[in-house]
Formats: sequence, C-alpha cells, structure tokens
Amino acid sequence: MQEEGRDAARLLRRRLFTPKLVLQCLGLALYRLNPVAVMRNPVMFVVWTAAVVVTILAVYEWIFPTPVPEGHLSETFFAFSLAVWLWIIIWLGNFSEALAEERGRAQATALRGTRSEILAKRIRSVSEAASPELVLAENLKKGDLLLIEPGDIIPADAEVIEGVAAVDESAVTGESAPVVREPCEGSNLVVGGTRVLSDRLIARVSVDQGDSFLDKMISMVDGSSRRRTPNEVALTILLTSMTVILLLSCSTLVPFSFYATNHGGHGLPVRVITAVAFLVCVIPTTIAGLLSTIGVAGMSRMMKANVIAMSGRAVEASGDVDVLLLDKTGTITVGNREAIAFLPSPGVTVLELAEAAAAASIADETPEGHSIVRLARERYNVKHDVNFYKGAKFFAFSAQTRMSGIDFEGSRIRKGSMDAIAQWLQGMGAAVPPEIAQKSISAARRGSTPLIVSDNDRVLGIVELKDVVKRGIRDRFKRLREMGIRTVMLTGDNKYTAAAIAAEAGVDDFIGDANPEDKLTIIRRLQSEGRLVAMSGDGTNDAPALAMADVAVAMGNGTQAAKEAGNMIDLDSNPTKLLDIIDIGKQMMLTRGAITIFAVSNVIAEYFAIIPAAFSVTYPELEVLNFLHLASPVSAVLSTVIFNALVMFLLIPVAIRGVSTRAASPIRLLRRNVIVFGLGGLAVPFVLIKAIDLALFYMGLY
Ligand SMILES: Nc1ncnc2c1ncn2[C@@H]1O[C@H](COP(=O)(O)OP(=O)(O)OP(=O)(O)O)[C@@H](O)[C@H]1O
Ligand SMILES: [K+]
Ligand SMILES: [Mg+2]
Repeated sequence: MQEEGRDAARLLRRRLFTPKLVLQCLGLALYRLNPVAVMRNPVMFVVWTAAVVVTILAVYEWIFPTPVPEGHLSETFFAFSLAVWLWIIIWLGNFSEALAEERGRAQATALRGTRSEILAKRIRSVSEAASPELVLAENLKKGDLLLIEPGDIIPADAEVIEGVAAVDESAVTGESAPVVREPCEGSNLVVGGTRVLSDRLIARVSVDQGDSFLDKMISMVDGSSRRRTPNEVALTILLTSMTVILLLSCSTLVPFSFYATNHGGHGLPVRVITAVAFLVCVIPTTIAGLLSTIGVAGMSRMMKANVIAMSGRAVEASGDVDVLLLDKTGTITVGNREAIAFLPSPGVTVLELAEAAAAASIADETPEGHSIVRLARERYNVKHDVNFYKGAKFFAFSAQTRMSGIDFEGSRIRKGSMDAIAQWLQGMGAAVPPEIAQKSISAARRGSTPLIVSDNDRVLGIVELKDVVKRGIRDRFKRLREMGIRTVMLTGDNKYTAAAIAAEAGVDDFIGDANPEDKLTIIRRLQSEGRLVAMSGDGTNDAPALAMADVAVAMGNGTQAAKEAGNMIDLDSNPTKLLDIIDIGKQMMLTRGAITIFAVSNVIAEYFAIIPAAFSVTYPELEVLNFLHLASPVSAVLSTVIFNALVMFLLIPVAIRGVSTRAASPIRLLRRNVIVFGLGGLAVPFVLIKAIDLALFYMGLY
C-alpha cells in the first residue's frame, strides 16, 4: 500500500508535455476559437474580428478577383494567407492556455482520480458500525459517517470521531512516515485518497463533493472559471485601452488615404485588408494572448510544489512579501508538544502530581492534554475513568485563558502557563513558589513548555512539554534573510521558551505570550506600515491572523479552521515552503513583465517594418523609412503577420516555464530582463521579418 501512495505522488510530479496531452490541447484550442470563448480577452477579440473580416474579404476576392499585373501574386492568395495566419495567432493563444491548464489539472486529478472510484463504508450511527453500507465515494455528502478499516483508502476529507489509527498520507504529502489520526484537535482530520494502515476509525465527512481543497485547486487552474489577479486585470485594462486607441486610428487610415489621393496626392488609397493586417501587427497580441497562460502556469507550479493555492491574488502577492510570521508549535516545531516529565514541588510525590495533572486533562481535547494522560498512565500507572468524575466541572483549554482544569469534590485543579497560573493563584491570595518558578524558567530555557499544576492554592509541580525544532529549518530561514525577508516567530508560549526555540530555529525575531488578538494586532500594524505580510500557521487560534495576512499558508496537518482561513495550504506542512511560494510568485510577475516588455518593443519595431513598405504606395514620402527593403508591400504585411504568430509560438514555453529568477539582487534581475527582453524585442522583429520576407521572396510568394 505504501507503493500505491508513492505512485500517486510520482504521478503528481511527472513530466506533463506528453504527446497525448499536446494533442488534446490542440483540439481544445480549436474549440475555443468560438467568439464566446475569445470574448473573455478583449485584445484577442479584436484579432478575432480582424480574422473574420479578412476571411470575408478573401472569399470576396476569390469570387471577384482583382486583376493584377503580370508576374505579381494573386490578391486572393495574399488575402487567404493573411486570414490563415490571423487564425493561427488566436489559436496559439488558446493552445498555450489549454496546455497550462491541462498541466495543472492533470496534477490535481491524478489525486482525485484515485479517490472517485473507491467504495466508502457508510454507517448510520456509531453504534451500527458493524453493518456498513457500501457507496461510491463520489456520492458521499457532508456529515455522512464513515467506517474506515485497516488497508482502506479514505474516501473523502473527514473528521475522526472515534478510534486511533496510523495513516499513510504519502499520497498527498510525499512523506512516507505514517501519521497518527485520532479524535483530538490538530490530528483529527483525514484527507481523502490517503490510506489507513492500522486500526479502525469512524469519521464524519467534512466537505461536500466538489468542495474539497482539490476541487478548489482545479477551479484555480481552469482558464474559464479562474478569477483574474489584480495585476492581470490592470494589465488587461491597459492593453485594451491601447488597442482601442490603435483601432480608432487604424479605422481612419482608409478614409484618410482616399481624401489624400483625391486632393493632389499621387498614390493609391490604403486598402481595407492592409489596414486590418496593420492593426493586428501593432496591437500587443503576444502579451494579450499569453497573459492567461502565465497566470495558469503559476498556479500549476504551486500545485507541483505541493501547495494548494486558493487565491491568485495571494500567489501574486507572495512575490513581494517583506515579513514572514510563523507560529511555533506545529509550524517551526514538529507536530505537537508532548509531555515528557512531571517535576513535583518539594513535599509532593510524583504520583500525586501525575494524578492531579491527569485529572485536569480528562476533558482536555488538546494534543497536550492527551499526552499528559498518556504519560501518567504509561509511567505511573494512573488510570482515570470519566464516570468516576460524576458531577465534576471541566474547564477546557482556551488560547485566551491559557489554562485548563477540573473542579471536583472541593478540589479545583488547574494546569496552565506560568503567567496564567500565577494570576489564578493571585486571585486566592497565593503565589507560585520561587523554586517552582525557577524550575519552570530553566525548563523553558531548554526550549520546553512548562505547565504549572495547582490544586486550590497549592502548587503541585510542573509538567514539562517538549517541542522539537524541525530539521533543516535554520538554513531555510537564512535564505529568507538573504532575500530580504524578515522572519518573526509568534507564540502563545512564555518568553523563555520562545527565546530558546527562536535561537535554535534561527528566526530574526520572536514575540512570546501572544494571544490570538496580539497576533492580529501585529499583522495590522505591519500592514499599516506598508508591509506585505505572510503568515504560516496550523492552529485554530491562528485562524484570525491567517485570515488577515496577505499571504496565508496553512499547514496541511493543521486544523480545519486554519485551512479555511488561509489562502494557501501546504500539503507538506513545511513552514519554509514559503521560499518556494515566493519564488513562484516572483517568477510569475517577472515572466509577465518580461513578455510585456518584449511585446511592446516588438510593436515599435514593427512600425518601422510595416509602415514604409505598406503605405508608401499611398504616401511615397514614407519610402525614406524603408531601410529594411522588403520585397513588396504585400510581402511586408504578410511577413509581419507571420512574425507575430511565430513570436507567440516561441514564447509559449517561456510563458509556461517562466523566466529564471536566479540573480544576485532584484535590481540586477530587473535590469537583466529589461535588457534581454526590451532590446531583444526591438532587434528580433527586424531580423525575423526580413528573414521571412526573403523566404517568401525565394519561394516566389512575394
Ligand atoms: N491543554 C492545555 N492546558 C493548559 N494549558 C495549556 C494547554 N496547552 C497549552 N497551554 C498553555 O497555553 C499556552 C498557549 O498555548 P497555545 O497553544 O495557544 O500557543 P500558540 O499561540 O498556539 O503558540 P504556538 O502554537 O506558536 O506554540 C502554552 O504556552 C501553554 O503554556
Ligand atoms: K503585435
Ligand atoms: Mg499553535
């Protein structure tokens, strides 16, 4: 079964330019030549209209041919060639978009595919688990109860309500070590498509069909349902207004030339077909045609990095992040805090402390609570039965109080952070004894989280919770620093633990004793200073901050609330994944910038190529600009249109793969791109248009 999980992970990363895929996209691109599909892109719609006009003129020319002098090419041939190349330009834009989409979709459906055909064991209630009903996974609804047995593939995203089991999540995370799933916050969510290795689980389906994260991902890479990012919208508006201006000026070309030739000029009027072809050459078709491809390709790259991005805006913003905020437990450290020791106060036995700590954790659903009960049972044989505590009052842990406990037969047992217990005792006129405070601080300095346990006004001792910093995290933070991004750890833990873990992980700064509101305030403050804030988190208490951050990456093994508040989910639960996310965001922006610069430089060069050749028949004075010496006006127009198609074709791989982001500094990167794409965009048309013109000439097609 491990095998199969790895297969799915491999499927996710495989190369996606397969011949079958390309063939499929060729067809899809053809289908999208319909006006409704093209209309989404105003600039391409202008090209589409031009293609229709030229096609009609070509048919007209075919029925009523214009007589041409001996040795000249027929007008019909010219008009039809022009029409074909215009259609090719639009089709290429569609093809590149379809290709980018399919790459993303193939990745997402590789995962979902394994899920839709499997059978789910649906049960009516927990007590009827013995008689499950078999249903197709795709027919499951939110709220359905599932029985999942060893070896089963989990049929849908669900929340565990009974049982403890080891789950192989390699299918979605690529990580081969199994994880434990049990009904306790932080580890109660199972992901559809993963497999249960041991023991039986009962789980409740947590999302409706079509609403899972993978489904959302698929809609993000779908060109037709995708929402455009703010920068994309801005660029589209710019390109569209540029096109409108050119459209208006081109539409005056023909009547103007009639006027000129009738009033003393010596040339022939400009023909409609030439004016239309000219228009297509001077509007920025390349960038307009590839814009959507660049966006879709960015989303696909995210998917490839095992990040599910739910917002294009966030992907874009990630290229400009200044500050990265991280929560500690589960983000910088591995999984949950585990109880490792009971440290009793003088005059208190370990057993007494363990019993009190376990009693205070009976109704504590946090991973910390579970681990305390487990340690007390395994090491000191403390056994507790909920029934024994009839009439007791339980106090659940909350991030605000930082305390949990139980009131039972006159005992008010509490466990919590140093500050919280100190305050609680103060209310009873008591205080934490100095030696316990000392011991807590030294545990905290080791990077542990001390929980102080009290019974009424008596302090029984400390429970030491251990946090382990994830491996390799230091180097990654160093790279973030080199990129000019500040890393700040935000934790609800005390300042000593915070300092110890911060030093070990190598973050730039840390803030301890932070409750959820503090986290929110810090983000607001940074944002009001004009900074772009990224946040990584996993807990329910991180959800408000995640919702506020510009780029919010929820850990894949985090709580449902965190995942819903974030705008990205990292399936690998790796806080430094932000490095890759930033890279992808930067690459998307740079690619779009580079192709825009290239396209605009193209247009400038094309003016020089096409104007003198195409219009000197009408305005002989323009002949002085004709330094390219193209074979004929007809050839100049046709060569330039073919050049436009060729450039689009050559830039498809650039749009999909993205330009390189490897450079010492952002300024260097920008300068390099302006030089390469700006000057290249000016030079390439002259060379290529002349080459195409020569080729046409030697083929006798001038
Ligand atoms: N189950 C619990 N019962 C009592 N006190 C707890 C419990 N869990 C945690 N605490 C105390 O509350 C503090 C805050 O915990 P919380 O999990 O809210 O931190 P956080 O803000 O999520 O920080 P991070 O996840 O970055 O470590 C902890 O440092 C600990 O002292
Ligand atoms: K163009
Ligand atoms: Mg937390």
